[in-house]
Amino acid sequence: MRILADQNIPLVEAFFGELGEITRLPGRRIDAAAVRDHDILLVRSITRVDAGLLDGSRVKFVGTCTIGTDHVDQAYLKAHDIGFASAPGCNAESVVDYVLSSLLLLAEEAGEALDERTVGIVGAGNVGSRLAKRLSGMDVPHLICDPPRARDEGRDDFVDLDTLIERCDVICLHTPLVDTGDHPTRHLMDARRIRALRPGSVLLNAGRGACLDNAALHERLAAGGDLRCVLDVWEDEPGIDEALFPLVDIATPHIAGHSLDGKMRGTELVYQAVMHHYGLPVRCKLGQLKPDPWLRKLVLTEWAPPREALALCVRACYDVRRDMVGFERYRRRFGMAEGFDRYRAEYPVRREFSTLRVDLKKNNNDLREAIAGFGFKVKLAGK
Ligand SMILES: NC(=O)C1=CN([C@@H]2O[C@H](COP(=O)(O)OP(=O)(O)OC[C@H]3O[C@@H](n4cnc5c(N)ncnc54)[C@H](O)[C@@H]3O)[C@@H](O)[C@H]2O)C=CC1
Ligand SMILES: O=C(O)C(=O)[C@H](O)COP(=O)(O)O
Repeated sequence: MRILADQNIPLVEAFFGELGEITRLPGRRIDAAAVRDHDILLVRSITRVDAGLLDGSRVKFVGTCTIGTDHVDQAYLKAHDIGFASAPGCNAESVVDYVLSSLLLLAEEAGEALDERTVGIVGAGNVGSRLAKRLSGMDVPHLICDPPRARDEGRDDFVDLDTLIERCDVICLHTPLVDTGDHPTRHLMDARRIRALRPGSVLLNAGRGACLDNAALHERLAAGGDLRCVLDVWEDEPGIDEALFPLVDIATPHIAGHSLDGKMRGTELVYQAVMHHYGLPVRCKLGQLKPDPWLRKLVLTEWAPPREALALCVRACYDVRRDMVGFERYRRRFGMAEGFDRYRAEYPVRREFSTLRVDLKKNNNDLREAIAGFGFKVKLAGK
């Protein structure tokens, strides 16, 4: 078998090597000519998979090592009897780490604690529900808006989006990009809703760029400095709005889910689906391949003040400022679109909070709860 894979998918040789010959290409260079003579195609979110790419090829299976699937024409795959798998939830923890690192930074800049503000989560799937769990662990008040789940599960504890906007100081978007059906999400945050955001509030988008009307956001940010904004995803990536970029407090190039753990999990999930599709045994396991994190343990004494100690753990593991500064450096050097893609292709190793163990020398309950709530492993001295 011949396999064509995006060069930014880790461990492809280790997982798929036994199946045949592997060719690697940058995602934006995967075109119809490159795909034609391959049996299996492995992509990330930047490769549009549709008739234009696959017509006339011998591809029989497409895997995307991502959570999002809006770049794949699944109806086309089904109609042409081409197998398909994505990697649900693979990098959800990574996105939550990104959100918490960002919110912590903005809270510190404002001289506030995280639990002083109510967080609104829009889209409570793999990402949003994990964010809700960690916020609960930290006693941060939060509200959830997820109309499809509210309908399917009969939830009366969820709220609608306008209520969420009215009642929350921090709005986090974690919706997929959906154009059809009862709950489309393209420009879900439209000009009216962006205008309705409370003065001093924070708007964060780590779902898909087009869930938020970027032109309307630009207008609101340009008009006054009362809204703080975190954008990891943008309309028209990688050639994003150059004028919006400097108005955003935390601007990153679609890397919220780019922890090594999340990417490797994505490869493993798609590998399992491929083996299942071809009726082959699943022999390779991520546990055998995963490198140890180079920071495994932090030890805190009983004198550690909770706020500072928590910030230290977050920064030791993943500091969002690294990606803000890194993206800015690449943008200056290569221009917006090339800098956006290059930073992602050369992304530095990042491990999830859950890979760091924090040892506490004394049973300090406030600190233990805060650190465990953020997603770190906690070990108490003597246990
Ligand atoms: N920035 C990044 O690096 C990453 C971005 N993503 C994006 O985040 C999205 C969400 O990821 P998951 O939570 O894993 O997906 P998921 O499919 O598990 O959950 C999505 C949730 O959104 C809800 N939803 C759908 N339409 C909605 C609407 N109109 N209003 C409110 N909620 C709505 C669904 O009911 C579902 O519960 C992905 O589809 C992907 O586009 C995912 C991973 C990394
Ligand atoms: O999993 C998803 O969905 C994502 O958005 C990915 O984290 C994006 O990674 P790339 O496909 O852009 O490398």
